[in-house]
Amino acid sequence: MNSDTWTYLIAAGIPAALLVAASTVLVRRRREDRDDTPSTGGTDVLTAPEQEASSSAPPVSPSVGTAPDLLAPGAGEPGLAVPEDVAEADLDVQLDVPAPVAGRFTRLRGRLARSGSPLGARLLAVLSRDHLTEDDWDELEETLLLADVGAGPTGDLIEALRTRVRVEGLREPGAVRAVLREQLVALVDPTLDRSLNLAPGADAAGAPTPAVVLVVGVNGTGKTTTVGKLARVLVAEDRSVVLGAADTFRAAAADQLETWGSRVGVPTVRSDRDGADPAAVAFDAVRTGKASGVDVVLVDTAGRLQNKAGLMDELGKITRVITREAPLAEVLLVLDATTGQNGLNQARVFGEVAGVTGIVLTKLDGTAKGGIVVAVQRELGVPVKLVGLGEGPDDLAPFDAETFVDGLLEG
Ligand SMILES: Nc1nc2c(ncn2[C@@H]2O[C@H](COP(=O)(O)OP(=O)(O)OP(=O)(O)O)[C@@H](O)[C@H]2O)c(=O)[nH]1
Repeated sequence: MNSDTWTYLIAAGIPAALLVAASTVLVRRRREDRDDTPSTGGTDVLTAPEQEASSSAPPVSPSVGTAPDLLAPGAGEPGLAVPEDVAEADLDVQLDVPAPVAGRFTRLRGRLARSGSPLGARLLAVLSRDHLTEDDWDELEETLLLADVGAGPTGDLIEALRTRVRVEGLREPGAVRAVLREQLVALVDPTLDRSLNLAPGADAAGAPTPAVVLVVGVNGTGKTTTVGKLARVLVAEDRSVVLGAADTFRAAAADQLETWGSRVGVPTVRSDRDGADPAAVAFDAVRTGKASGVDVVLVDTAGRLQNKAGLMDELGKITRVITREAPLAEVLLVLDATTGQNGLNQARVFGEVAGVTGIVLTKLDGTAKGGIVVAVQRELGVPVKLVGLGEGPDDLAPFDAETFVDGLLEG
C-alpha cells in the first residue's frame, strides 16, 4: 500500500466509519419503510465532517456510537456535526414517493415538441410538398443542420430519404411520415445499449462493491439536479443509494444534493468546507456505500472546464481514488442540450479525459434542437442513456430512440 493510499485511508476512513454505521441503519430503515407503510418518514440525511486528504485528522475511536447516537444532537466524534433540526425532522418529514420510471419518457415526450419550431414538423412540412425540388432538399438539409444533427448524420439522412422518395415515389403524407420516422429512428440508433450498468462490482480483495456512478460535466449543465433526479429513479426502482457531494467548488452544491437525497431518504456524504478535496469526498462516499452494502453510489463532481490539463488532473485523481475501493460502473456525462456546438466541444474534452460510458442530455424541454442526440452519440461513440425534460423532480427519463422520434414528429 503506497503513501497516497494511507493518506486517504486515514483522512477519509474516519468519517466514513462513522457514516457507515449511520447509513447502514438508514438504508435498513428505508427498506423497512417500503415494507411497512405508512412510513414514519425520516430525513435520513447524513452530514460528514470535513474530509481533507490529510493525515492530521483526529484519531478515531473504535467504539463509535451507532446511527441513533450519531443522529442525536451533539453526539458523535469531534467534527461530525449533525444539526439538531435533522434529528428532529427525522420524526416528522414524509419521504417523497418518486414517479414510476417505466413510461416516463412517453409521458414527458410532449415537452420535446413544445419548444421553438419542432424539427419533425418542419421536416414533414417540406417532405409533404409535391415534387421535391433541389431547393426543397436544401431546405431539409438546413433544417437538420440548424437542429444540431451535425453534418455527417445530416448527409446520411438526406441521402437515405432521397433514395426512398425516388425509388418508392412517395407522395401520400402518411407514407412520407412513416419513412421519415424510420430514417430518424435509424439515425438515433435503436440498437445501442442504453441501460445503466448497475451491476455490483468487486474490489481488489474480491469483496462486493456497489455500482459506482460518476457524474461529470461542465457547471450549469444540470449535474447536481441530474444526480438528485437519478437518485429518485433508483429509489423508484427499489435500489438503495448513497450520494457523494464531490462538487466542493460551488458552496451550495452539497446542500442542494443533500436536499434531493433527503426527500427520498438517501444519505449524502459531503464535506462542510468549500474547496475541500473532491477526491476525498468521493472516496468517502464509495467507502460508506460499500461498507453499508448499498446498491449504488452516485458521485457528483464540479468539472469546471478551466483547461483540459486541470480537468484531467481533477477527474483523474477522483477516478484513481474511487477505483482503489470499487470499480466504476458508469461515467455519465451531463450535457445541456441547448448549448449546441459548445456542448459538443465539451463532450469531446470529457470523452478524452473521463472515459465516458453514457450521456445525460438535460434541458431537452427547452430546445427545438433535438438533433444534438444524434451528433453527440456520433461524436463520442457512446449512447444517450437519460434525458432531462424539465425542472420537476421526476423529469428525468431513460432514453429510447423510437419514443424520442415520435416526440419530434408530434409537433
Ligand atoms: N428546463 C430544464 N432545466 C433543467 C434540467 N436539468 C437541470 N435544469 C436546471 O438547470 C439549472 C442548473 O442545474 P444544476 O444541477 O445546478 O447544474 P450543475 O451542473 O450541477 O451546476 P454546478 O453545480 O454549478 O456545477 C437548474 O436551474 C436546474 O433546475 C432540465 O432537464 N430541464
